[in-house]
Amino acid sequence: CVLRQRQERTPLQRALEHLLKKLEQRDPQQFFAWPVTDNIAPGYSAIITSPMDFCTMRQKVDDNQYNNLQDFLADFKLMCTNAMQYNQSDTIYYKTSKKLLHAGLRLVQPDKIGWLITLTP
Ligand SMILES: CC(=O)c1cc(-c2ccccn2)c2ncccn12
Repeated sequence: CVLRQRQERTPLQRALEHLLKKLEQRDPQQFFAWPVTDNIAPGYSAIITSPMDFCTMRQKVDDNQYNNLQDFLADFKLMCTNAMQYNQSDTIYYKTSKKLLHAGLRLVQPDKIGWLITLTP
């Protein structure tokens, strides 16, 4: 997950970049910052078939791979549900992912996405 230098941004890319920053702030321990590896999480790649993390999401924003907010949110939900699938419910990872998911979905409630509408024509 190597970050590229910033290219020209579409309004949607700027909106997703803004949202990504706010979501990352909800993960201060950076548990979701990079792909989970099998050496920090034994057997992870055998259990989680579609891994996702914030760095990969940022790369996809930079490469304009998200055509809309829904595609971006699908990856965010995937990242959180992966953590709830692999980790036991009494772990810090499970608890953080649950809080992250709810905080993230609150950010995109209709009454809170005025910023999105102003950014995207
Ligand atoms: C997100 C996740 O499932 C995760 C992140 C980590 C993680 C991420 C950064 C540093 C240390 N641990 C982790 N470690 C063990 C088991 C699961 N995880």
